[in-house]
Amino acid sequence: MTAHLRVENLSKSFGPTRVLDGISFAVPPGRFTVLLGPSGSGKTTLLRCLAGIERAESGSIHLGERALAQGRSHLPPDRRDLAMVFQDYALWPHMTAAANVGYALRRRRLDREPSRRRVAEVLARVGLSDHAEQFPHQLSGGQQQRVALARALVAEPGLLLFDEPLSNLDADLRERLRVEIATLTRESGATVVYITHDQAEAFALADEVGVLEGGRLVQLGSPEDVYHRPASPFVARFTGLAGELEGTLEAAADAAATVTVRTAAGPVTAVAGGTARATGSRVRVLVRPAAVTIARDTGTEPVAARTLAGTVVDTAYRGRGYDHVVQLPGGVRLTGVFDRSAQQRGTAVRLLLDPEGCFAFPDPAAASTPVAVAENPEPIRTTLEVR
Ligand SMILES: Nc1ncnc2c1ncn2[C@@H]1O[C@H](COP(=O)(O)OP(=O)(O)OP(=O)(O)O)[C@@H](O)[C@H]1O
Repeated sequence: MTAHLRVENLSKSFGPTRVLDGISFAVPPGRFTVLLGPSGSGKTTLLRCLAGIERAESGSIHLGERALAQGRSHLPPDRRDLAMVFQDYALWPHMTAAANVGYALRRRRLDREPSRRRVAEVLARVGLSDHAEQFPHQLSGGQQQRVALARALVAEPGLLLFDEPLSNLDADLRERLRVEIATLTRESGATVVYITHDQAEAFALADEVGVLEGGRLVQLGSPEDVYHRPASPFVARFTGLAGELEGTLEAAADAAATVTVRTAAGPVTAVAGGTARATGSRVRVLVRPAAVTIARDTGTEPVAARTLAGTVVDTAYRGRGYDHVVQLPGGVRLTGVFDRSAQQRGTAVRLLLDPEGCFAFPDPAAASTPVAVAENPEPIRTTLEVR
């Protein structure tokens, strides 16, 4: 049964440390929410509260019409209509793969034959039909996690919880299992909460991403929202930056809420984040890697004023092309600057910054002394085209 998950004002402390601080969010039936946050932000504690392994001090958790936790009432894990997949698989070592999966059906009180058929069907769905009679120690990490996934899916719970299930797997396997989790959970119709500290994994899986910072849910939105409209520098940093430029706001926000910032590397147009709107104020421009392109001299188009000069300091082959590290005047380095062809170390390049991926936030940490800003950028005589 698909069910709506509602979490309201959930708080929890361990001794003097407040680990969850007024967390509220909802996951519509059958939707997949990923909670993303650094180590210690409270992800595991939140998931354990949803599972009923941990008790919150205040707040409530509802799944459909049922209160899983509210006030003093607290349903035990096995009465919550949920299943959980753990980072370390948590299989019974003395049971075969089939028995591990079948164990989750015991509450269904199915007859032997329907139960056996259901286990075989789910093991087939995770690609383990040939391994049903093997024990966990006879299976690879990826296979063990598939057994755990099958065990979670077999009883068709209303809520599926995932605690960093891909962390112990190598890169290739992570990607394959990620796709399987995405497809199998959606086929099952369960409502899903998945926690991770890996932003790429979060964006790839989620219908909605929530970002946790110090026990608070600081942003909740679609992956596109979080990527294009980070609510704070913390969210922007945690979800991937090429680099940060300090500067002074030169022109206030226009109708499109973009601002121009003078930085040591030259003028940069950015989306105004937070209250970074007053001319002359100190800001920090946070730049997404996808916003940076190496501009090329093709002799066909006039130079865009927003290109910045830089020097390639590193080049890394990435299969589809190359990631570059580019040093800008003023010392800032932008990393993850992608181009299909390799730019050799030491090459002078011009970078085009897409304002949609540049966010200007107030810079409370900036010194009160003015930053050295570039004089008017040198006149550029070439013409450029961006590939
Ligand atoms: N049982 C406990 N007793 C005391 N402190 C705890 C307990 N469990 C967690 N904490 C503390 O609560 C905070 C949040 O921990 P939690 O494991 O929820 O974070 P997390 O975001 O999942 O981190 P990680 O990714 O490292 O697991 C941490 O400071 C942790 O030390």
